[in-house]
Amino acid sequence: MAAPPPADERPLVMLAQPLFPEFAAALAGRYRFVLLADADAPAAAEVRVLLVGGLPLVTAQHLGALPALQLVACTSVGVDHVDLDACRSRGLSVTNAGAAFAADSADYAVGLLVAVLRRVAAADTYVRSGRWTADGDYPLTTKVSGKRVGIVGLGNIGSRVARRLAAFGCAVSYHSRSPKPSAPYPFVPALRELAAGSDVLVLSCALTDETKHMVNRDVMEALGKGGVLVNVGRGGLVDEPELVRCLREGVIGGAGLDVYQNEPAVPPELLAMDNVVLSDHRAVLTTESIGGVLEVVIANLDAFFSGRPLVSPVQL
Ligand SMILES: O=CC(=O)O
Repeated sequence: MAAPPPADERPLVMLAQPLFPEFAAALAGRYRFVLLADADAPAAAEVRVLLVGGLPLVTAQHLGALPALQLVACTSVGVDHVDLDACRSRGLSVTNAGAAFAADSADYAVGLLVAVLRRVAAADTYVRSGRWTADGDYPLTTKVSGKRVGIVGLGNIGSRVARRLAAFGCAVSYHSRSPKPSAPYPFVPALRELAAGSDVLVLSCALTDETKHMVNRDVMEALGKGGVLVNVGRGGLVDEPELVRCLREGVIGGAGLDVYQNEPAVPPELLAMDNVVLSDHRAVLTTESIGGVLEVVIANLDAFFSGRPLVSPVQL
């Protein structure tokens, strides 16, 4: 008689949505997966880990359907797509991508800043459309080196933005929930005050109830008419209709935006503005950073299943 197949001892992990194929292939040898949408009652009753790849909404209702759940492991840095109140009240642990995306996101923030101040994208369009030959040089733009840059959120990403811009000779100061004792930059307790003393405001903080729409008209008026807003955090940090109005009215001078309130929708008025540089929520994404996130996810899952401390827990 043939021996029964060996029991599959790989731990069960529920997926909030399908993973990138590279991710799924790398994890398949270690874990069994079940998709949240396809889970039958026994799987939902058994599962202790929900792996959230990308940024799908994870609601209290999703979490409520998983009675044995202990860990929500996210592949992103920001975890505003997960109902954290529900996690807190259930006593669930939440992990994120840690610092795996930080260098790429910081590089990109600096890229947006340079692109807006020096009109890199607009000059590119100018040359491609033949206007250099027809109309002469693109108008002068403003210098990057030496600008006063206010960073909102001096975490893994913001601190790297600060270091990069300090090397450009920029005067960096920052605003965050509390001063960072080891940071060599001035802390500014009020966002409006930071904006008033900055030529460029870079948003690299988490979206929470406290930070939602923190950049409102008042803050943009303080940033002023030559001022530039760079956002690699979340669209919800900014009052987006007000941002569009401020750009249209010249209340601020430009914006570099990687994130939006209702992605993938981008306010149509922005598309026609040459003082605005737009991208599709890709600051964090490089071939290398995806590999780094995979390592963090594996480290968190391994730690969880072997009872060791999690590698990148989010403070709830
Ligand atoms: O925006 C991307 C992330 O939070 O990882």
